Amino acid sequence: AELRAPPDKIAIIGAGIGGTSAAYYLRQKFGKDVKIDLFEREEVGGRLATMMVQGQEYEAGGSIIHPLNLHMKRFVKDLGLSTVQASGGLLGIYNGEALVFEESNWFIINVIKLVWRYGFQSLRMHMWVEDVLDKFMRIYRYQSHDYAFSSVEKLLHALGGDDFLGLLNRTLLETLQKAGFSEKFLNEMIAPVMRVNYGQSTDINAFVGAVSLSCSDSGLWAVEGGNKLVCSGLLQASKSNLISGSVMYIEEKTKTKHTGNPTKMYEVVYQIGTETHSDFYDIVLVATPLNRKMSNITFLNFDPPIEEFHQYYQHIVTTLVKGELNTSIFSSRPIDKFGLSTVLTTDNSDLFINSIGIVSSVREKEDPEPSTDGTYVWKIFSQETLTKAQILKLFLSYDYAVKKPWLAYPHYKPPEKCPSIILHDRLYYLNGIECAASAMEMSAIAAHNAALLAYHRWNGHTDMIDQDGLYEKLKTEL
Ligand SMILES: Cc1cc2nc3c(=O)[nH]c(=O)nc-3n(C[C@H](O)[C@H](O)[C@H](O)COP(=O)(O)OP(=O)(O)OC[C@H]3O[C@@H](n4cnc5c(N)ncnc54)[C@H](O)[C@@H]3O)c2cc1C
Ligand SMILES: CC(C)=CCC/C(C)=C/CC/C(C)=C/CSC[C@H](N)C(=O)O
Repeated sequence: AELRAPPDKIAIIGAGIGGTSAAYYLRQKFGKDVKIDLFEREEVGGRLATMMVQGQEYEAGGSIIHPLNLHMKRFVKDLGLSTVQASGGLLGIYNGEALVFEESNWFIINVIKLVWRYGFQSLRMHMWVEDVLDKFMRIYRYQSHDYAFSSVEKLLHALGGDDFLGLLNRTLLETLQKAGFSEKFLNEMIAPVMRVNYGQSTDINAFVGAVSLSCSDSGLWAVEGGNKLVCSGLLQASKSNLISGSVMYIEEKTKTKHTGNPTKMYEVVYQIGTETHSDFYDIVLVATPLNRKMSNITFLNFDPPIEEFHQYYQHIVTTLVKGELNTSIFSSRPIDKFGLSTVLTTDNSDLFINSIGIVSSVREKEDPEPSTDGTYVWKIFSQETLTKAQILKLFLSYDYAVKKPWLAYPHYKPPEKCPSIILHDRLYYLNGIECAASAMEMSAIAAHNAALLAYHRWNGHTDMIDQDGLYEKLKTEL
């Protein structure tokens, strides 16, 4: 197909994994001559951030990556980064009174314990998640053939039809209850996984529920040195220009270009310190959640006006504590026989934590060495900031506690209506995909999709957008 001259300038707002991978894919599609400006008001990496504690760095936000997250895998390979194993150690589940489940070192014992307590529900749950993941994996084939989607709903529909899209409209609880899972299994095995991963209950949508449950698979990994290295690597590889400023307004204006032609462009107004600047762009990608609290970007004078987004993001606090765990809260076993390195919790309003687990620093290749003094670095997720009294309840003694509050991921409340990807002619929004599920890979998928969509719409390739029957069409192609 014929190509129009590439755009002169593209702006991306937000240098998290979404914005930096968008820069990478836009460079691939539009070529070397396009100027790409990437705006970031805080740190490159966004929600992939680390916390420094006594000279060691720990993941504070997005930590674990699934072995089938192929974009993340590809970035790490292309950027020459190394990986570390992200899970290990034994897990227990606490209901506020006792441990209702405790993993053992022996695989066979775990199988027997699970079958004894829940029958074959664990296996059936894995099969359900695998079925969702199988369909989800189709996105990589579509994107490798350059196909793009104009809405999150159309993207999901192309992966698995009405049933797949339906996962957005039902709660995980309803879906698994209908599939015959017991109350006991849902409360003791499923709810704790939703609490640790999304700080929410089984009332989240069934798609994000499946994504969350996929974290129980083996082979989870992270980037050695910190997941945010992927963002700085992509920024560099894309040869984009980082502008450390906060975008305040975007407005469509007519501008006379160097060719002498009046052209519709987007003016991006941003602040660096107390100074206000502005620049004009042919295409703009917004790669940050659009709401007042998180990005505070105003769209001026658009006709029709750009809808206001009010998606509520879940408040979560990450606390890192180096100390000796008060294991007697969870178990009557002597401290040296406790053996668990992660405790998840059931939905119980008396509990002030969602989870607690030993963490390795971003440079440790293996699980932490057994401690000689009984102290480890523990990561705690809680709904609210922990008080000193609460920390003292959890630990016999501690050296330090550091906290980071987040507006972490959407508060899921199915049925979900995802925000538009195309906000205006050449103005695109990536983070609407989080309404289906928030994860690093989801932002990378949204970034690839938006780069392809921007490219095809720029060149008038409508046949590459929202194609029906892609699965059948591409089944036989390599
Ligand atoms: C505690 C926690 C744990 C998580 N764990 C995992 C996990 O284990 N695995 C996983 O896959 N995912 C995990 N996630 C989710 C994952 O981190 C996010 O889905 C992903 O990082 C989102 O990336 P993003 O680039 O879309 O958005 P962000 O990372 O939020 O990037 C947006 C960027 O835009 C910038 N910005 C905002 N407004 C403006 C403005 N006006 N001007 C300029 N810049 C602006 C922000 O500063 C930010 O850097 C976790 C998230 C949290 C918070
Ligand atoms: C997108 C697909 C198919 C899979 C992604 C699975 C995945 C890694 C989801 C992560 C979900 C998430 C928001 C986890 C947060 S907590 C993670 C961890 N337990 C921690 O200790 O930080």
